[in-house]
Amino acid sequence: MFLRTVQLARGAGVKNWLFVVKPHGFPRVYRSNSSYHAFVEMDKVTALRYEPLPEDSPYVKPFRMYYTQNGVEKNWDLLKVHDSVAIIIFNKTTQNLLLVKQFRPAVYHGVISSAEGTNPTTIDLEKYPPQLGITVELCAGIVDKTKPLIEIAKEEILEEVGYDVPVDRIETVLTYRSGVGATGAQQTLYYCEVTDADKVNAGGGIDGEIIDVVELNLPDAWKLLKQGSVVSSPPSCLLGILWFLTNKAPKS
Ligand SMILES: O=c1ccn([C@@H]2O[C@H](COP(=O)(O)OP(=O)(O)O[C@H]3O[C@H](CO)[C@@H](O)[C@H](O)[C@H]3O)[C@@H](O)[C@H]2O)c(=O)[nH]1
Repeated sequence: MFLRTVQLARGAGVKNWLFVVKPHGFPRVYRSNSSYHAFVEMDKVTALRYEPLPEDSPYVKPFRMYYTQNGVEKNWDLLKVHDSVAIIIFNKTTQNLLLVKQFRPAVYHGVISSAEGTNPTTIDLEKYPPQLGITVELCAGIVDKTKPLIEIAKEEILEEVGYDVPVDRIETVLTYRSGVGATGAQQTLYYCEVTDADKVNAGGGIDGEIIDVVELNLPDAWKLLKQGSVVSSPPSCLLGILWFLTNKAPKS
């Protein structure tokens, strides 16, 4: 079940590094063209604790909505979060989908709270290793600036995956509301084909983000749909892969 990283350098001075990660039943090859990236360990998570949400959180605003429906007074507890974009990326050179892997605090918390109840006072990192919070998902980003959504999608492709593509190569796929119980946030899904010639940096995120680029071949993409929960992929990722396999994947 746990992710293990083995680094396989392809010789000094060679730009590409290959490293193999083997979560249970889901071996994968990751590529990065930066040695920095190959040595960052996203599961080195320590000093973990919970505190109440500060009122000035730039990411999450909780509140209660009161309303009357069909004559009955009701209320609903809500979280305002940013809308987002997500991009299905297919590398035509390698014929692989490009996904991203990262530590997700909310997923880690979900795993612990399912087992121990909400917000236990101490968190046993031996019993619950941080690898449990690592996901494989689409390249994605929050809409926290006033820019066309497609421009934000372009920026995320560059920052997280390292490919520089013009917006006219990014196709709008679907818009939907995720988190209908608590957030009602909108996500816009895009599709983009890249080639190795579009690669300009290693990706990996900005501002301290630790993100690995994952190349997923098409047989493994089918497998991921069947075993999604094994690697904690969110519904947007599973939907994106399904859309790709249905609408775009090479027929052979
Ligand atoms: O409480 C928080 C929340 C966010 N951040 C920062 O904000 C960044 C946001 O990253 P970005 O890449 O813009 O968005 P994602 O975290 O990838 O999340 C997007 O992609 C997910 C997968 O599709 C969706 O579930 C989310 O709703 C959507 O916002 C994070 O990396 C952090 O640097 C924090 O520091 N603290």
